[in-house]
Amino acid sequence: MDKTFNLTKREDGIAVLTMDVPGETMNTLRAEFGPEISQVLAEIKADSSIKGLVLISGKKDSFVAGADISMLDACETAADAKQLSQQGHVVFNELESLTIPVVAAINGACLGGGLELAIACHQRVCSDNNKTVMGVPEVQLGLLPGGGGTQRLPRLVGITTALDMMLTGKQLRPKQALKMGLVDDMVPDSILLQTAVEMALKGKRAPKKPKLSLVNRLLEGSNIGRNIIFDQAGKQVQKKTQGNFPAPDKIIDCVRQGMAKGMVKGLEVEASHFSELVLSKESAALRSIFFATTEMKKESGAGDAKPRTIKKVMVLGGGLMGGGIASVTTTKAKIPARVKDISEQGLSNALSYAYKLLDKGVKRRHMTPAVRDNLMSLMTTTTEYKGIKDADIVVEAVFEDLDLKHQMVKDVERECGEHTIFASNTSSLPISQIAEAASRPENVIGLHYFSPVEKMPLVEVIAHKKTSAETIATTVAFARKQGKTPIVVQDGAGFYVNRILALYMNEAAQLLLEGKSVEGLDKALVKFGFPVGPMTLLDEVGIDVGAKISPILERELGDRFKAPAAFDKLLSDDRKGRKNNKGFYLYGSKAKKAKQVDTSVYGILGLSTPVNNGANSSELAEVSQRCVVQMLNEAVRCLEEGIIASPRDGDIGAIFGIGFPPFLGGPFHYIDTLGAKDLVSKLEAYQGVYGDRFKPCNQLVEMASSGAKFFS
Ligand SMILES: C[C@H](O)CC(=O)SCCNC(=O)CCNC(=O)[C@H](O)C(C)(C)COP(=O)(O)OP(=O)(O)OC[C@H]1O[C@@H](n2cnc3c(N)ncnc32)[C@H](O)[C@@H]1OP(=O)(O)O
Repeated sequence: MDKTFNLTKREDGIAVLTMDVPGETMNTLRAEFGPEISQVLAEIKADSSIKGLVLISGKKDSFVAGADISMLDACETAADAKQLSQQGHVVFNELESLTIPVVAAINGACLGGGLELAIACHQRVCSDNNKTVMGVPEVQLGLLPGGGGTQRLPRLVGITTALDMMLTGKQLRPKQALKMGLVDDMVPDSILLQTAVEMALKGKRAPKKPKLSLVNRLLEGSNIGRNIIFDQAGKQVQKKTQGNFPAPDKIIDCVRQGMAKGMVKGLEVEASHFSELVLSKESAALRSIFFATTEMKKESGAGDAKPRTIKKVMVLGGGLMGGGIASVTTTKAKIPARVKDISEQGLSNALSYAYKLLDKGVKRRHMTPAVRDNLMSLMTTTTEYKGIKDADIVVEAVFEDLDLKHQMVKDVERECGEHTIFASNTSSLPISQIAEAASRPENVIGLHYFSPVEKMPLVEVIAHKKTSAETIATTVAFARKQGKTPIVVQDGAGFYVNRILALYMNEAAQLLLEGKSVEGLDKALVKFGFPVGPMTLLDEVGIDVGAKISPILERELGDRFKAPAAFDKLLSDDRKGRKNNKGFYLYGSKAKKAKQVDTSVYGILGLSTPVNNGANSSELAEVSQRCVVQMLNEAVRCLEEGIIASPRDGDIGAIFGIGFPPFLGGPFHYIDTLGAKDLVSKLEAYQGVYGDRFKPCNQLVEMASSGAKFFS
């Protein structure tokens, strides 16, 4: 059997230990490697001719991506998980206690257990390759660094920096890692091994003290100071997570105990907390997202169909969406994009949108001005159909006006090639209706981005009945190059994401009209786990945008989508939300504090200002429940109607498109947790009180009686 760890001895006395998990694209740490690594370490100890050790990866573009997440997923008991963590501790302690110098040579992803392995070495050098990233992303899986990371990281980079890394899971680039002392040197990949060998030849170095600012030196240097840091971190965590994620508090506890009682106690606490988290439902849900997204990266979206290469893109419309789409095309996918708009102003908006984003990177020193200018040169503009004959895909991002879109389909068919794809960024119009104007409907597809384009990870790729498999596969591959997670959905008003969101928002609006407060509604849904509440979201998206989509959904999908009539009054008052500084909240100079409700909104809706702002916890739960069950019911209806292909796609769409609480795993995982039977009884109870908009869909009713689940 091929080995994972291969030891070679050089003439200069340095041994090179290369980790290369056979048959895998990436190195991960598994329990089964334990005996092999222990044997290698014993061999090193027994060989007095070895003067130093360099640990390197045999994979081209990655070091070690952490512990094998499937292995963690397979743990049945907390004892299983604890044993994994403890086994890691033993091996890493053994490595750390070698008397010869041990240097990690890092190229590519060095994450989670991979970074814990690297920091158990005495020194680290990394490549300046743009694939090299270092971090402890365990928190994003509902876990904590269980391979000694909660103990070694604070001792290496300081408590404040280590907490920041562990609580956010952020990935550091080589320059940042060097600056904070996580690595000792950064060099081109071509001389990585040689540099590591030279470091080892210089002999074992005493551990360096963390690089701390004066304030942090004062705080971290005493018990009182450290307690201030831990208490502050705890408060921030509570504010951010609303108590929904158990991992951050446990991370803080590991560091607190480890710093107060020493490394041995710290590791004990770490293994214990780690094992509880591996078994937690939150981590199981978050791990399911990792597995789903990894699986989706390999899918073409259309069976065996192969994508065509996209070499040139045209974007119609230079507004916020068009500018964003052109920007991710040039900066992420590195494909030339030509933006067309009827006005020079529109074009300059698109250019400045892209420039500002790139320039932010320059200011943060993530890129040089030369790289920024190079990427900007990929974006060109035009007010006419010029220089686009060879465009492989045209993405349309103009007003939601069917006639205008029909005109564009015709223009593109006339001006571009036979194979050019026409992708519409419509958020509500059925793609089949847009394709009615096409003589090549097989090239017409929907490509629905979310705003702001550069930040929101999801796109919906919408196939109508005549869209060809090649068009779907090409569009999916294109979206992926832009750094997006695409889900392929079938044609229908609102597609998937806006459809489930609309009912949730309508319910929040109903609750407002029943007397709940704006801040109470937002608080309830944030407490439930959404990143922002529905009222804030409506202000951000635009009350006018919501009002435009609602009648389309009602006409195409039925009465349950009817928006509360009183909302027309908001539009008559020209209340569009943040975009015109007039919404549910106050903006600009009118706002005296960060988030202040514009109480005049109640009068406009014919309501009196609520006395109780919804702080009571049972009221919060009732509010969130009414909104969320609407979303869940509609998500299942979308599955039933074939709008989404699978519960997995429905979960990813809701999490990445709306921010559905990831620790619940998405609507379908959440329904499995609640049980279809309980959900149906809740819906029926609400139906009795509030009417048929709560009627449970057929599939849910069937699942309630059969006891079936979406996931096994
Ligand atoms: C004890 C410890 O503290 C606990 C831990 O370490 S928990 C794990 C912490 N690590 C992580 O969360 C990193 C997870 N991985 C990633 O984020 C990304 O895979 C990456 C940034 C490393 C690379 O991304 P990308 O280049 O797009 O490659 P991607 O398609 O995701 O992965 C390539 C392959 O590696 C696998 N992989 C990557 N990291 C993995 C991990 N930690 N466990 C299991 N498999 C992993 C993927 O499943 C995929 O397998 P496949 O080729 O058989 O489908």
